[in-house]
Amino acid sequence: MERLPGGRRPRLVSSLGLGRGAAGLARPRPPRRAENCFVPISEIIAVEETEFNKKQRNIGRWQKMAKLHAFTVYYVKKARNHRWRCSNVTFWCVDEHLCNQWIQALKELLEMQKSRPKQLLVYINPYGGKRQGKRIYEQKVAPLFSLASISTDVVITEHANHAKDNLFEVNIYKYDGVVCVGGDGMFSEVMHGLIGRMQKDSGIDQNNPKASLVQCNIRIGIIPAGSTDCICYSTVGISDPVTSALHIIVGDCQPLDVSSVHHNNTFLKYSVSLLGYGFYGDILKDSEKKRWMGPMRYDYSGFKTFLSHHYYEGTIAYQPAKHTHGSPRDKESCRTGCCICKESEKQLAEQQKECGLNHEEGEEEWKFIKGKFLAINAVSMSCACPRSPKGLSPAAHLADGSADLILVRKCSRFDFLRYLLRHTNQDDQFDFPFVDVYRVKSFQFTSKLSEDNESNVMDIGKKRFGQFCRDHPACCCNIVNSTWNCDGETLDSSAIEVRVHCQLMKLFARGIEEKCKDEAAYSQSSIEQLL
Ligand SMILES: Nc1ncnc2c1ncn2[C@@H]1O[C@H](COP(=O)(O)OP(=O)(O)OP(=O)(O)O)[C@@H](O)[C@H]1O
Ligand SMILES: CCCCCCCCCCCCC/C=C/[C@@H](O)[C@H](CO)NC(=O)CCCCC
Ligand SMILES: [Ca+2]
Repeated sequence: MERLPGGRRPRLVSSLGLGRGAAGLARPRPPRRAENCFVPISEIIAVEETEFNKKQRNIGRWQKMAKLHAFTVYYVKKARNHRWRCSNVTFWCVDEHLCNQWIQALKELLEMQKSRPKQLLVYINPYGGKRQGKRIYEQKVAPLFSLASISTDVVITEHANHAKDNLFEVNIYKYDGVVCVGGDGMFSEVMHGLIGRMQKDSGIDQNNPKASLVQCNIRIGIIPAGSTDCICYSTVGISDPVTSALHIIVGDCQPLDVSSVHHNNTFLKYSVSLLGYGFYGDILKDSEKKRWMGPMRYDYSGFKTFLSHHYYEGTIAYQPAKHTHGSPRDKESCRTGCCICKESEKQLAEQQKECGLNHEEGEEEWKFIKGKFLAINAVSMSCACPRSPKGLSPAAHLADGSADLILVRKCSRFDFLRYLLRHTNQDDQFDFPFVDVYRVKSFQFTSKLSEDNESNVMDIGKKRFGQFCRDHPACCCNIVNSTWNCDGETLDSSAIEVRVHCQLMKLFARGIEEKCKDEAAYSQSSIEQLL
């Protein structure tokens, strides 16, 4: 616990006759049982001198004795399910000097929190999700940033790629972070802008699939206002704008793996959540035509895609992630302070010390799988979201330098439904004979169609006319390719080369906190006292 004026411990404040309550609402209270609540300085949002309005207040005997002085401490209150709220406590006393000393001391302690942002660049997508981005920012987030004395430059985007292009033009180095208000697509734009800008400024060619990319130390904050908000949910544990704003204010930092996607030595995209071919690619392609439906479009297209039951043939080559101890079948999930991610961080630091920036990935063992797949999903994180609270791969790690490659082979509609349903309950979604999962550091995919057509390109036009296999009209095998869903955006190429870059970027988050710790320790509503 930090020491405060006169070497006093913070809890002594209450013996000065300090009262508690929302600013302006303090009431005399009957003596209470001794109550304590520990709030680390790192979770104090702001400290402000409080004006006493005697007319509004009835603070009993204190009022008669002397003029009162007060200050209010705003702090993070942890509620259920990883939700954070801004709470406050007002302290008053008769000694003006002592009161000022407290304010001064607390402000100095806050100044010492060096990881907190002071200046942020904010991009708002007014059309993401339910089109509430601007309102959410103005009503829920901006007042908190202002309370925490964070200054902001706000850009309301006018078209797709506005934020990304802007990040190549502005002086990003004057900001402590970039905030995106929107969904996964908006986050993806900001991430591409920041990572792309870092590579450009460092002379790294993004088209080289083997290049060692420069880490981006400017953190990104996500204020969720999209349709899936999977990146926010998987890194914070909830999709809630106030919670995310508070993680930004306290200066949390969560490193994140980023996968680069290439085709024929051409850079296509980065991905942090899902790279999905087949089922999720087809959902996305169909849902793009239904954007006007808002988040509901995914349910509509999901149902349609499920009924169509298309499978696709192709070959996957992958390099197993041997550097990490974890496995996709682990029962333990990645949580705040995860040891597996810390181990990868250490390895990364050693690698950078040894090889510097010129390090290129070595050729290691490749494994090959050929088959007919309903879905090929590669996830760099769990992909937990409100639709699936444990995600596509519950044991995937945020920052271990690997992705989980999930192969769902051709099976009956009924079995596929059983597989999908397991994303919504506690049963193991990998415990099916038609599902395989591997932890990988890189992989490549080539569809059978492109393999065949490489020998005879002229066939493409002919084959595209038939949607289904002409030999077996009822079999659901597809002679056209699916598309890749890359964090909610379609890729132009079906043949891709993917590589995971360990901890390439950082978020204003801390990963998902263990439930037992925060819920037991912080949500005792009767223990409301600070200091
Ligand atoms: N002003 C704008 N007009 C049109 N499109 C925009 C604008 N600003 C951003 N975009 C684009 O909108 C796309 C979708 O936005 P966003 O991710 O915020 O919402 P969403 O698709 O509903 O949510 P999710 O990605 O979580 O499913 C992004 O890819 C982004 O490039
Ligand atoms: C019969 C009931 C079955 C229920 C099954 C539920 C399974 C849900 C799993 C959801 C996985 C989401 C993965 C995240 C992908 C995001 O990068 C992407 C961009 O926001 N969203 C989608 O592609 C949107 C994907 C939408 C999928 C519905
Ligand atoms: Ca990972």
